[in-house]
Amino acid sequence: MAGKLIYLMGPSGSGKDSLLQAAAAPLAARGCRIVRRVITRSAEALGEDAEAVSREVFDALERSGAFAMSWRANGLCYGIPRHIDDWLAEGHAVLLNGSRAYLAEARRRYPGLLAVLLQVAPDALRKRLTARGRENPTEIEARLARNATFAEGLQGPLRILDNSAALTDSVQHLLKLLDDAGH
Ligand SMILES: Nc1ncnc2c1ncn2[C@@H]1O[C@H](COP(=O)(O)OP(=O)(O)OP(=O)(O)O)[C@@H](O)[C@H]1O
Ligand SMILES: O=P(O)(O)OC[C@H]1O[C@H](OP(=O)(O)O)[C@H](O)[C@@H]1O
Repeated sequence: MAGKLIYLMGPSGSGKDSLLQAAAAPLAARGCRIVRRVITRSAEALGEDAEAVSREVFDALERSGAFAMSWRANGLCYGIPRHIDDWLAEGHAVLLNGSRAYLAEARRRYPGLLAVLLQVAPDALRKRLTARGRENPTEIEARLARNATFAEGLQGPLRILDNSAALTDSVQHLLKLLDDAGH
């Protein structure tokens, strides 16, 4: 039976990568695969377990059909390797860090996907982005401005996960959410 695609989204700084890292062991224990993205960000600045590539390499990979999904945002290119389709065919749940702007296209390609929106209190976002220090102040303001453009809401069914409190709480909530959805 085909596995479920779980599409985790949320504002930059809401804690998507932190949650995926913190939940890695319990997710692996239940056979859920976490996607390692391909990103045109320098290896030093990745901040997540991803493959850093140049723009030229990304474009070549995309042209050759290496990605199941790909998008551009924040001045970067993001690719989801094609092998997620093998994992899904094998029956694994597959969890990825997705883009809100790409959600409609992701749903078109994977109609049964489970969309999960990570949220935090608005004033926490700026604090978290600043404390993380991966982007400079101008880039942080651009990310906060981008977040504001999604205030109108996203289309289609969505599960909300709050990450305003401790990360360990969010891990438990994520596992419960997957249990409830049958994964
Ligand atoms: N529950 C939490 N409590 C306190 N700090 C947190 C929590 N979750 C994440 N953080 C911190 O917030 C910052 C942003 O988290 P993270 O990089 O995981 O966000 P993200 O959603 O993946 O952002 P981006 O989309 O920009 O990559 C990090 O410095 C992280 O340590
Ligand atoms: O703003 P939206 O469209 O939700 O997301 C755009 C992109 O930004 C984030 O990546 P990162 O912050 O560069 O790691 C998301 O993971 C996504 O890939």
